[in-house]
Amino acid sequence: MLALTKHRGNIFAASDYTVLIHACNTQGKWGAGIAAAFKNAYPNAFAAYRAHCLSSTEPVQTGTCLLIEPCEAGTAPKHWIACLFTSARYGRGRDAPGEILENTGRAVEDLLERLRDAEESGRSVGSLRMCMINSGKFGVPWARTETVLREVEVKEGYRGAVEIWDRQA
Ligand SMILES: Nc1ncnc2c1ncn2[C@@H]1O[C@H](COP(=O)(O)OP(=O)(O)OC[C@H]2O[C@H](OP(=O)(O)O)[C@H](O)[C@@H]2O)[C@@H](O)[C@H]1O
Repeated sequence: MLALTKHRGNIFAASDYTVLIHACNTQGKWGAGIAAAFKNAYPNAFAAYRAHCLSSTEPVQTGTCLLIEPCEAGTAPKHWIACLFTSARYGRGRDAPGEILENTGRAVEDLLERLRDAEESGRSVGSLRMCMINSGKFGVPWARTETVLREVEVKEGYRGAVEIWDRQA
């Protein structure tokens, strides 16, 4: 079972190689909520996300994760950005809560596998920081997402702890 710890503050004020995790649609849009803040702070990661969503004729599958290596220029922090595809669409067309929750469990498993592979290939991977995914624009009560997260199986070589960051009230 995945261990969650609670933190309050600015999720983006993190040391290099921290993994910042958020929930995304598969349409290539970081238009609102915390995604818009990611787009502003990590333009190169946004370009990678957008290309991942739009480069194939096949839509990206929900229940998967895109893990983006630190890729910003100059003095920008070297953060990993993890995109959990928990809903295909956004706004009124977003997936139903039950579907978002199922996609969340699978997307987190995918992330943990990708992080294990990254570490095994010698990459630096810091702590895992997640915002309260699905609880804003996607409209799923946080407690339901939390239950799903705690149930994720931590396999051999997987990271077993995730920090949950709530922004300062
Ligand atoms: N600036 C900020 N700094 C820090 N924390 C912030 C923040 N803004 C919001 N939060 C908090 O971050 C959590 C998640 O809330 P969000 O509504 O963001 O995300 P979500 O996971 O429900 O939904 C994902 C879709 O929202 C987007 O919008 P579009 O689809 O583009 O329209 C995406 O693209 C996805 O598709 C909640 O605890 C918010 O309080």
